[in-house]
Amino acid sequence: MVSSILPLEVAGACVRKRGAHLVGPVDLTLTGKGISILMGPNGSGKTTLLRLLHGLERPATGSLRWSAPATEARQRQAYVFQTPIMMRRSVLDSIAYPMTLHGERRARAREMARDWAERVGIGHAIDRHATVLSGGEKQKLALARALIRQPDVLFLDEPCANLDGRATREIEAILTRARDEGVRIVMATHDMGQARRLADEVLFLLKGRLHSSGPADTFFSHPRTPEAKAFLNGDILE
Ligand SMILES: Nc1ncnc2c1ncn2[C@@H]1O[C@H](COP(=O)(O)OP(=O)(O)OP(=O)(O)O)[C@@H](O)[C@H]1O
Repeated sequence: MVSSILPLEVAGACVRKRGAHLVGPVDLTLTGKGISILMGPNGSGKTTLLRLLHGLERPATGSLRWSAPATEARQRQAYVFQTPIMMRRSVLDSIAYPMTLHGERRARAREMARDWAERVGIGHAIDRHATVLSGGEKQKLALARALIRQPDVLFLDEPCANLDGRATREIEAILTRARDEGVRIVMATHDMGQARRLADEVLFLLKGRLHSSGPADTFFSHPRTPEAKAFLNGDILE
């Protein structure tokens, strides 16, 4: 087993669907630590790029290479959707599920799930049915389920869309703690304030292309291109 599935090398990768060119060609190296935030106007390809990186989309051309065999790379990454899908079981069993799925004993998996429920702030709800949780609680459950197997890389697509300020703050705290514990995070967000709070690196997408990538401080304080400046100004980019 390798010590990390990173770096990921993406070379000339394009996504096409029914003849339409959605994203690419993208060249990107994902390495090191921290939180990369994917930013860009609506339809610029953030979701498609995340799905490509996680293997939910196949590149029509180009390649993605993890520093581990494919099966290991797949098992050591996780993905959190904007609207998490809840299973018809208790909160505790939902969090434990990825562990039992990969062969952990049920009692041990449930013990770990109890810890994770506490860590993400839904310890009070472990016996409830997952489907009756509030939006913020569901997203916390999704995070616990994603983090319980200690992934090297966590992808998230707008995890705080539709959540109130308090739930957003709590989820950001879970993410910064995961980052500090060594999980490499790549996340799409529309929320400029959230990007400023969380980003170590910004990946700025425009029309399906990676327009720029680099340290967040530089992107926000000295955007290098007219397009990045216009985006930060709130201008409409087409
Ligand atoms: N299944 C699909 N079939 C055809 N076109 C698609 C499909 N999914 C997305 N697209 C198109 O691909 C482009 C990129 O979409 P994507 O959802 O990745 O962008 P986004 O930056 O995440 O958008 P938003 O910010 O609105 O969520 C858009 O033009 C979109 O209309």
